[in-house]
Amino acid sequence: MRSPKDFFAPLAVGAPEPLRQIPVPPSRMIHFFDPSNEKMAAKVPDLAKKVDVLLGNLEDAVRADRKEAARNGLVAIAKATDFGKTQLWTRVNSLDSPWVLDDLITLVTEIGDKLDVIMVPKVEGAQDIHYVDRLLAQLEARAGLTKPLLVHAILETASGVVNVEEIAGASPRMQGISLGPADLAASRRMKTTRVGGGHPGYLVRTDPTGEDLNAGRTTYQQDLWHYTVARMVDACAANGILPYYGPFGDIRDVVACEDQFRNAFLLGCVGAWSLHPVQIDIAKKVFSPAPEDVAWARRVIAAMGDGTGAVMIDGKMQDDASVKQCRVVAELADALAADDPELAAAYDAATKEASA
Ligand SMILES: CC(=O)SCCNC(=O)CCNC(=O)[C@H](O)C(C)(C)COP(=O)(O)OP(=O)(O)OC[C@H]1O[C@@H](n2cnc3c(N)ncnc32)[C@H](O)[C@@H]1OP(=O)(O)O
Ligand SMILES: CC(=O)C(=O)O
Ligand SMILES: [Mg+2]
Repeated sequence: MRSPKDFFAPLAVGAPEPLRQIPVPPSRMIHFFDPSNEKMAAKVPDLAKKVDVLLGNLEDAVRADRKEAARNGLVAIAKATDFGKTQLWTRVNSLDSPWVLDDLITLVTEIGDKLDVIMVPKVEGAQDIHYVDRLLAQLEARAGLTKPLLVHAILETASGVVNVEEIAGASPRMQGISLGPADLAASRRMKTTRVGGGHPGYLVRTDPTGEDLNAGRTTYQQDLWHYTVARMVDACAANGILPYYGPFGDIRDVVACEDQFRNAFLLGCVGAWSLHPVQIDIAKKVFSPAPEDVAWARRVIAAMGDGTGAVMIDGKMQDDASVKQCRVVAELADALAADDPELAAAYDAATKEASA
């Protein structure tokens, strides 16, 4: 481990200074595309206008014989596209694969100035982040980059979950962590066969009401991911980085996708992955605070003055702790509204209505 005094020192001569604060532009949806898929690649310029993050995926879901095409495709797309304020991320192949070294060397050298974040899959512990950290510093120095690349880890191994706190704090490059429910389920030897979401067999049942053990007993499906998401959120918040829910694989089930995303939003996540265009608007809706919540938050903040003491609003006690929660919601809303006139108008209309 580096000493705290060295933590923000560049790891290679000539590499850019690490950032002291992780930037927090909107990242409600990380939209995945396969850069070797011509149909998806053709949609990138239009998608760039409607998503917060575009991610060129090189890892799972890209066939082994398309890995090079995906890497080269991403280079070509990055060079040819004006992404505006939309961030460009990539997911490189896993550290035990034969492709990751060429992924990192090629991408940092060719398009390091266009990439914001490098997502690293199957992270098991701080050692994986340290490896990538040093390599990126060497490549940044060689490419003459002036802005450091940030690193995002996928939480998708049992070891990764055990070590999530040290992963979150392993480097000043750490931007965030996403839940990877599919690989995590396999790593834990869970008996599911899905990509994220719930399972009807994972439930609790009300007590029996008589002799018949089957009669009148309601069951409630439980959330398979609650423990891991909550742990990830704490690890991220404690280290000043951002937590995300990952993929929801049942593309057709837009209803349950919205539920899964909302659970993550309420627990503290800032965004989720969109695997298909139909999931983009779901993530945008869920990870933008609802206008009525923003109106309420603004009302509490106004009523609380300097933020100390206690007041009653509509029968509910407000004090220093509730105004802090309201600030989280109101500040997120302001940040999103700054670049979205439609959202700004919806927030202002709800605020006006609530104070009328
Ligand atoms: C566990 C994990 O690692 S999750 C992360 C890895 N997985 C991924 O990245 C998957 C990304 N998504 C996909 O590969 C695809 O969306 C699939 C395979 C799920 C479905 O693809 P399709 O069967 O083509 O879906 P569908 O027919 O509904 O697509 C409609 C259109 O949207 C396009 N499209 C589908 N997904 C995407 C996408 N992610 N980005 C851009 N365009 C897309 C299709 O090419 C198609 O285009 P067309 O109208 O010009 O023909
Ligand atoms: C997100 C991912 O890679 C997984 O669920 O395995
Ligand atoms: Mg995975």
